[in-house]
Amino acid sequence: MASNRNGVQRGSAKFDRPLKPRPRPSSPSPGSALRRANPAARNADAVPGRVRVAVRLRPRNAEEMMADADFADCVELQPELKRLKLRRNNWDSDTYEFDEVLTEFASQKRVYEVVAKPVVESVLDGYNGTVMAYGQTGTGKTFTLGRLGEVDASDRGIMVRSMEDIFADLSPNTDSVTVSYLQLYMETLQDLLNPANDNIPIVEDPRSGDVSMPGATLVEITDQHSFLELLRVGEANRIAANTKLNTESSRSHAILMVHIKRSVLESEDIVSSQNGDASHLTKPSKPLVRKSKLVVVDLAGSERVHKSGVC
Ligand SMILES: Nc1ncnc2c1ncn2[C@@H]1O[C@H](COP(=O)(O)OP(=O)(O)OP(=O)(O)O)[C@@H](O)[C@H]1O
Repeated sequence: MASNRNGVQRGSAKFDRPLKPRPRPSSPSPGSALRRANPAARNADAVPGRVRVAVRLRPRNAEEMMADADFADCVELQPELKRLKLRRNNWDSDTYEFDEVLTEFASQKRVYEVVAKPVVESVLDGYNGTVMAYGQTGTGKTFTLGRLGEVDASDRGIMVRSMEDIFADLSPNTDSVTVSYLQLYMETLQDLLNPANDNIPIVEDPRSGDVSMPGATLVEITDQHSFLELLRVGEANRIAANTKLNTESSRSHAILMVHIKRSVLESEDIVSSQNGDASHLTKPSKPLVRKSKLVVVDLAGSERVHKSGVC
């Protein structure tokens, strides 16, 4: 799972707000290799913390319990060291370092708080941010991101919790939230809110670098109830579209885009000059609209990427 606080506004220095650099890793133990799971952080001195990578191990499912499968045979989590060890055999292993290591006991709330909440807070401050889930089919990407928590509220995933925090922070009278929900399959972008719209172009503004998808449905959302309804519609359309195409959801990327417009007041210092004497006048506030975007991506099952042509 990776999160990025400023990935969308490429080339825009004003959106660069690095997180605090983390201490450098200690030396790996003899006989093991220590690898960073976050290649962007290798050059940590240049852009510390722009991309953070967390790993989450899901609990064993019923089938794995029946088979008495033991994850510990191949994977060992060291959350306090933020490391994951993959065993090749009894005497050889590879160690990977992450920004966060979440065990099978980590709740949805904890995962949201360490992975996505900092990104959502940045988005509310006017930055663009992305949260992506990557992993093989059945590893828990959709569970982590897309769970609605209708039966058990503690199951709510990152999408639902993010929107709760967004609504809690926005002012309904002056701010607005619009949402689009798309699916990328075989380089074709489909609108999950209007399935007939199944060949949406991706356009990049050559000057600003802004990427837009003209024609994608944008729904203004005013409360959590309508957001949940939108997710339900999107998920139903995703299943229907994949049934029609004879594919599985794990072969496509699902992309939720939340556009936020906030009204902010910017105060100004005005210096006036009368009879040659400069004087400061009162600071009137002028209203500005600040736009930012949260993108949540449920990536295709990583083992399908090459087979399905989704990249
Ligand atoms: N942390 C978890 N706790 C309990 N159950 C989980 C957890 N993570 C995943 N599961 C369960 O594991 C199964 C597979 O999860 P999920 O569908 O989220 O995987 P996925 O990675 O999105 O797969 P795909 O790529 O095929 O869409 C589901 O039944 C889900 O409820």
